[in-house]
Amino acid sequence: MSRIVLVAACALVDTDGRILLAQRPEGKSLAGLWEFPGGKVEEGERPEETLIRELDEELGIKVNEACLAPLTFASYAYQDFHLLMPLYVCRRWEGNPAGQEGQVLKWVRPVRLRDYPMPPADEPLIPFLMELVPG
Ligand SMILES: Nc1nc2c([nH]c(=O)n2[C@H]2C[C@H](O)[C@@H](COP(=O)(O)OP(=O)(O)OP(=O)(O)O)O2)c(=O)[nH]1
Ligand SMILES: [Mg+2]
Repeated sequence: MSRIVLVAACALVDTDGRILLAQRPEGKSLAGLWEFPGGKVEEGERPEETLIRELDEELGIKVNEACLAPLTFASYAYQDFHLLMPLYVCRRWEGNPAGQEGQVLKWVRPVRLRDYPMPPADEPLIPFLMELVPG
């Protein structure tokens, strides 16, 4: 039985109904794959606090906790750990998302999400995003 790793992730949705994907940088696990911004929940953090911190660190945007709405979650057995990843939705933030760690960013319509290779844990999340943002 592998350990459970809790990761908080967020689908940022813009006014055109596009979702922000970030490409995982070289050198990290799952490098080159497209993911939802976020990261590991640290000791003593609530997932919402993690997201507010990670969205600032990774994208340079400020998010209010009241603007984070839960959508669904991923539960996936990787080789060395079991990923449990709540996915939040956020439609309001301050600032312009820009990769602070050199990540390439892309705004993608939900119907196009399958064109971007994602970690295997993320694939079951796509239908929920398509339902959230039709068209
Ligand atoms: N952020 C994010 N992580 C994901 C997604 N899908 C997925 O399998 N993961 C995995 C990859 C990693 O094993 C883990 C989160 O790692 P991370 O590298 O983002 O963690 P972090 O931001 O705290 O970065 P680090 O300090 O550990 O380098 O969750 C996703 O859509 N978004
Ligand atoms: Mg991260």
